[in-house]
Amino acid sequence: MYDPPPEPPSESDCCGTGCADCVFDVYDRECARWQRRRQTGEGDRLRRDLLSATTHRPYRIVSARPLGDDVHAYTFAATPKAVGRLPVAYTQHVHVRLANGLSRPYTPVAVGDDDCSFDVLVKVYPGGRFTGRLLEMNVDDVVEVRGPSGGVRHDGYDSIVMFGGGTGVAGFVGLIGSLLDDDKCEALLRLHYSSKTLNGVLMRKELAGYAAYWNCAVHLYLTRERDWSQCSKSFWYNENITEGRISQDNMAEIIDKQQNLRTLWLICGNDEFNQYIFNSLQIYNIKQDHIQLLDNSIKDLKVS
Ligand SMILES: Cc1cc2nc3c(=O)[nH]c(=O)nc-3n(C[C@H](O)[C@H](O)[C@H](O)COP(=O)(O)OP(=O)(O)OC[C@H]3O[C@@H](n4cnc5c(N)ncnc54)[C@H](O)[C@@H]3O)c2cc1C
Repeated sequence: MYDPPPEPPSESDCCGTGCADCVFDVYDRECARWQRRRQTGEGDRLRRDLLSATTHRPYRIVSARPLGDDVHAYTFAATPKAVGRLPVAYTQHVHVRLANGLSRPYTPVAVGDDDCSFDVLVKVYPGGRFTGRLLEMNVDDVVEVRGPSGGVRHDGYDSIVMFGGGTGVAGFVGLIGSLLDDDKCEALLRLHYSSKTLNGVLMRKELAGYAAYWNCAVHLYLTRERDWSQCSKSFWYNENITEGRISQDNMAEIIDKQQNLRTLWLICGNDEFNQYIFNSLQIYNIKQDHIQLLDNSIKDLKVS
């Protein structure tokens, strides 16, 4: 049985603001892929994807819990309950749309195969139009989701160095977990994670577990921590902690350690963080081909 052709988006699926990855471009791309699958016979498998790149599907809020520093963890599951798969690779994002039509991209940190659910970490901004409304919603309320989009290719590298700022770490948590689960992956994984405070470090336990692996290291940079007494306990967590932001000296040291390794440099934070890390990598002549922003917006960065 053939997998069905991509569903065409409706006019209202397009927000009309000229997105880099407009839903109509996604539709054209998915149609081309579907044609290719049919021609090569790959389409013979029945794929029950519970997400569509072009059409929004209903998802229920299964749980919502605060994590500190204005960040909340949400679990969404396909509704009505369905059997299928969520074709989301880590580092990809999904578009979540509310009843008022407002839509925003979020990066799943975990995907549950059994109940067809996924988790996202959402930072709530003061005056945030989407996050303010999401915060008012309750368990069992329904949103609409389409995707996945974006994502990075990381095969063929000896080492992956990741720079995450705030909730930007979300895309890296799932990626590191999936690479450590993969017996064939021997790449060195280095996460440099900038957070205001130690309490604001997201998924700290998961990251501590990852840092116990021979090929993974986690380095925290705390930009506004006042209570350093609790940091003394950090040895339980296999973390290195530095006070302040990622400095140029830090960057020089990080880059120096990667010499002779084929390294992929991944960045995910706010615009200022992304530009700062990107500039620093450029100073050391890292080729742009080996630098990727998780939201694929590298073309928007200023090249110095
Ligand atoms: C590919 C991609 C993946 C993303 N994944 C995640 C994720 O996993 N978790 C997550 O929390 N967010 C993620 N975001 C950001 C998210 O899509 C929204 O932009 C964010 O939740 C704010 O939406 P809002 O409507 O509440 O704020 P808006 O109403 O759009 O903005 C209100 C104010 O909030 C501040 N603000 C908004 N967004 C940011 C930002 N990113 N950095 C700094 N200040 C900001 C600004 O001051 C702004 O004026 C992602 C964005 C992209 C492009």
